[in-house]
Amino acid sequence: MTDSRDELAQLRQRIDGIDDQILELVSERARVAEEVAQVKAARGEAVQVYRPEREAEILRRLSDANPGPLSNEQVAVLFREVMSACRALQQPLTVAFLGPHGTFTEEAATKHFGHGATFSPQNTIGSVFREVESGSAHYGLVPVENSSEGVVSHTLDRFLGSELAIVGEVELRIRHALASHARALDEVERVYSHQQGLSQCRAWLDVHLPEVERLPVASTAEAARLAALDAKSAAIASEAAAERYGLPLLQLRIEDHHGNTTRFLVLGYGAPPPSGRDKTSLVVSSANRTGLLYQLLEPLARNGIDMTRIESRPARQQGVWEYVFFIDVQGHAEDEQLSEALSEVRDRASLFRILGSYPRAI
Ligand SMILES: O=C(O)C(=O)C[C@]1(C(=O)O)C=C[C@@H](O)C=C1
Repeated sequence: MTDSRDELAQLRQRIDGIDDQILELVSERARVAEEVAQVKAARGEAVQVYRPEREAEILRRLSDANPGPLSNEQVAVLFREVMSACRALQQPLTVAFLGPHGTFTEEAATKHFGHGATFSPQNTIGSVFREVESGSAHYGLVPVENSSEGVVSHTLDRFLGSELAIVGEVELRIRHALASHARALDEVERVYSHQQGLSQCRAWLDVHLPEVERLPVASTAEAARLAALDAKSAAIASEAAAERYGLPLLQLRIEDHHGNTTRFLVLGYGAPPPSGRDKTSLVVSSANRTGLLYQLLEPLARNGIDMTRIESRPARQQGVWEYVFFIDVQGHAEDEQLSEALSEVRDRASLFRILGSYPRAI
């Protein structure tokens, strides 16, 4: 007994010593980040505090060097917070996100920017864009696609009338919980969630709550707020949202696909330089004629460009049945091969806009 107490005391003493060293080093790192800010300011250019390509480079290097036992994800969480605090010393960033508090978009925003940023919840995707366009927020976070439910069309459509660029992407594993004051599933009479939440848990609901009314609402966080109001309601939401609204968890991990992942975009001004592992998003269109899509994509295929996504949307301001294509490709628009391919696409298109080149999600 005494032995194990001594051993514990010794181990704790070692941890204290290590913590002192970590604190010393983190403080030194923060002082260097302040020097970086002075150098940036002395160059006289508009100061870009947030450098997504540099942050991606740091996280990838550390992930390659990670000796364990912490996972690469855990190492990334720790170092994102360190960078977030260093960034905040230079300039506190405001990030608008699709709210309210407790949404998966908030989780994605915090994952990406860390707790050193200030987060500003918005009611709609449109107002996230507006906050950044008007300068009220430095950056914005919006969902763009889910691995099982597909595209968030509002987000794509909003780019057509905006000058904003994509400066980053975030991928988040979406784990849904059923949260309710009900003590058992058979007490639940209605389930609230965002339409995407209901769809992502459709098979689970069919089996476990087949008779229960499914009510789509504006967000999973709003679902949690509503479900907290009476014990016969439940919400499909994140554990964080359930906790925020004081809702007990009835069942965890009810999403039909366990790899369920949503991709979010970071909106802003500016164009991050290449980070080494980038993605480029563009929107293109052409006069409505035979072979249109082939004509537009052929230069990409010929130059060996890897296309990761294509989405067609009605052009709206053009002819009634004309379409625009949102395309993601691997690489940075400044890479030689991609730059060549894109200029050929540009020559063939009536509408061509690079929405952004940015580091691939980590
Ligand atoms: O390298 C820079 O430009 C910095 O400002 C330093 C730092 C960091 O803490 O490492 C902080 C913010 C940037 O987004 C990138 C990196």
